Amino acid sequence: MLEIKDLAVQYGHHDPTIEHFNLSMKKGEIISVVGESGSGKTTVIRAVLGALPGAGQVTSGDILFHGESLLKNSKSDWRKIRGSKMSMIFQDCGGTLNPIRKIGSQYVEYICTHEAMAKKDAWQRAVTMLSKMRLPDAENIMNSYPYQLSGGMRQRVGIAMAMTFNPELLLADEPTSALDVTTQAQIVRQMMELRDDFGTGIIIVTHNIGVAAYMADQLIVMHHGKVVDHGTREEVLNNPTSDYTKKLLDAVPEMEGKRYV
Ligand SMILES: Nc1ncnc2c1ncn2[C@@H]1O[C@H](COP(=O)(O)OP(=O)(O)OP(=O)(O)O)[C@@H](O)[C@H]1O
Repeated sequence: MLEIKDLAVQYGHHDPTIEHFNLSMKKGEIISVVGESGSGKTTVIRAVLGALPGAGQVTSGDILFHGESLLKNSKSDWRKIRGSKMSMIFQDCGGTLNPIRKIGSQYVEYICTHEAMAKKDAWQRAVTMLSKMRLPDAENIMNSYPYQLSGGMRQRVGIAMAMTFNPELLLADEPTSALDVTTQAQIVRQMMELRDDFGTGIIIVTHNIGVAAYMADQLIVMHHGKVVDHGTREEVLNNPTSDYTKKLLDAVPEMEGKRYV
């Protein structure tokens, strides 16, 4: 479904932020990209979504979605793809919602910009999606302002919005980092259910090796813009090749001889 081939991205005239990045993703696969802050994780998924900030540009390589290069896309091509074929969620989805507008009006507007639909039907679709994300009393949430919800609820609203058009690919940038551990676990489980229920492929970017390893079919470890380990979860966890990955794994607690990541 998605192929990233020898990708390099550079911001302005600085040295490349990422280099020689490769990835091959099948439908419904979950790929975790893990690494410390500044290692280039966000840059990878922003490049996939054609949304590099500022002077960021792909300087070599290619990104293919169903065999077609995304790098050739016009703005109108991107409008058709974003939201419907691929969506992104962020660390604090609540932060991307307008604080002085109720969730319902923002959600309805989001749906109507993607699909010609009566507002009443869009409202109903939003309520259905919120319920699927197991948000209690979806109507009440639609009538709430973002600040009236907990961080975990806002994050579920963000995921529900991103999933509205059943995209094939969900790009998740530190989706659990702003949440307490219990809520983190719930959101992680819900994302995995999305894959099971809808066949959504997920690329999750995180500095948390535990979350990354728990979710991943494929695990990619980045350090200073380069991939230092890449394989199935078991390959990377059992036979890490780089010192950096070994250090990351050593920092994970062990109990009774078993490592809990
Ligand atoms: N808008 C930008 N303008 C210039 N350089 C940038 C920009 N965004 C990122 N960079 C550069 O790319 C590097 C990697 O950033 P990126 O956000 O991809 O890393 P990250 O691993 O996702 O880190 P974090 O977890 O802190 O977001 C940064 O250290 C910075 O040098």
